[in-house]
Amino acid sequence: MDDYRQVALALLAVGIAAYAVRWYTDPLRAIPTVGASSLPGLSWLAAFRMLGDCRDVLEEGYRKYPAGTFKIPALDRWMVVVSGRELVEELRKRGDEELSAPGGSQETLQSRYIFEPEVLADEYHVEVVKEKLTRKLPAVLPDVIDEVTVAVKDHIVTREDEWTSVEVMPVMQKIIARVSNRAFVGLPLCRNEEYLSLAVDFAVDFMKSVIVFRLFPGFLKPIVALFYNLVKQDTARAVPFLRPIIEERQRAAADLGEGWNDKPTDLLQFLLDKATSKNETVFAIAQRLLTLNFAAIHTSSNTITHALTHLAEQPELVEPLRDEIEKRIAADGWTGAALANMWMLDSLLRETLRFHGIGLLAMGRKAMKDLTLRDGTHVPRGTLVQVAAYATHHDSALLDHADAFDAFRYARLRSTTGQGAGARQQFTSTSPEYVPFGHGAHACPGRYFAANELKAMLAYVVLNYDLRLGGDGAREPDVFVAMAAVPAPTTRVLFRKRSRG
Ligand code: HEM
Repeated sequence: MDDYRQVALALLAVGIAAYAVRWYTDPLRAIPTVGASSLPGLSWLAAFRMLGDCRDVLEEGYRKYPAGTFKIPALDRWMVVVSGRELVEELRKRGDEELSAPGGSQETLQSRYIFEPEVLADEYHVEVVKEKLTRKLPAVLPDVIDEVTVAVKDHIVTREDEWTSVEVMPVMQKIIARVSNRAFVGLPLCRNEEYLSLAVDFAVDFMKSVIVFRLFPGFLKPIVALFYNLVKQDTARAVPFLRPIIEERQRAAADLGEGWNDKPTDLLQFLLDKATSKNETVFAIAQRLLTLNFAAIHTSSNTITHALTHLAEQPELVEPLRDEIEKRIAADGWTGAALANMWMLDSLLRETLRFHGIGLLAMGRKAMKDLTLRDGTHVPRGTLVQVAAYATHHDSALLDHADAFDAFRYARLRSTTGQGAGARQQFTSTSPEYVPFGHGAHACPGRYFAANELKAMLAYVVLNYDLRLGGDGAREPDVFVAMAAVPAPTTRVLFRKRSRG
């Protein structure tokens, strides 16, 4: 019996020693911890708390370590968080060989276990958005505007003088999915309900997969991937919709070459122009397209849901907006130039993303080698570093009354500053203090498309509908889940055909 006791005590001692060594040698030990104990095991328990609303933890870190670095627990790692202009600029300036953006998104999104190897190896779809979709916006915009007018009427059905209650988030997802897909795949597929719900649900399935993979330790993830991959299943479901279109376009390209006069101007075609020379499968092309749908739909639909809810809550914002929109359209028609000159609308969108955002953190970067940040923090290879976006956006030392929603603050700033400084207040301009789209070379390449699409939709709605807040008339609080920020999913807005009297 004594022997057993001695063996048990020896094992316990070894366990405690191993635990202490692991804690002591943790390469991130020197970085202060917020929201948890830095002891192994206890931090894992705290990581569960971080799956809920953890704004207070990030706020505490931001307050304690302004212009500095701290770490917070996640289920599968520590996440290092930086704040302050200098450190955000450092994240921007250090290239992908030191602090990698693709590496960061592969870590946060667990892409290695989810996507096809050929899609991961060459993420040319990102370049296609940056180089082609953005440059071709003037050609794409008329279709987007056309789709806005039809899609809004289809989804927001009003009768003369009557208020219609709309659950705004799911309806905005449908409209945004349809309008975006007019630019992504064109007619008639952009109106196919089944394809569109697949595009919307893909994001949910993708995020479910991310959460599942992050629950497992690294060595188990490849095994889990053998049995569980919703992204693969969704891609397989998208293939029958896309194959006939892709094959027909490939035939046209082969037959007509340079003489293909009515070549489509949409995202799918921009992708095909790259994919065909690489002999890529329809499956891989479909996965790239779904990934771009993921990047576009929920980000944009959440943004417009927040913006519409503010307009419904503060009807006094609507008249000045109508005035601006009518003047710009009278001058330039429904064009990119008119949308670009709608400063108040632009300001509403910029303020919406500042105030609500799409997440608490931004600019995820993976350290590709050991490095020391300018505040002296040692960051070992493999560490995930992010920016405290939400806390930065709500810091009244950086922006007056940062805790208040002030729809037209950026329009005012633009008109009181010179031309160059004014441009920095635009919806699409990023800075170390404004990171909802990230900042630097990897800042969202789809933001120019998103800005035009969102402005066209808001302008159309503001000109054609009166708005009021539904439910009990009070704005429901946003929902925060595992670093994501979303509007309350049951928010209702009342729409009525605009009374022009
Ligand atoms: C309001 C709408 C949107 C918001 C708030 C948003 C936000 C973001 C953010 C925060 C990033 C990460 C940037 C970084 O790591 O530094 C990103 C990346 C990206 N976004 Fe957007 N996005 C929006 C709309 C779109 C749209 C409409 C598209 C496509 C048409 C798109 C395509 C992409 C792509 C391809 C990337 C990856 C960039 C890279 O890896 O270099 N986004 N977006």
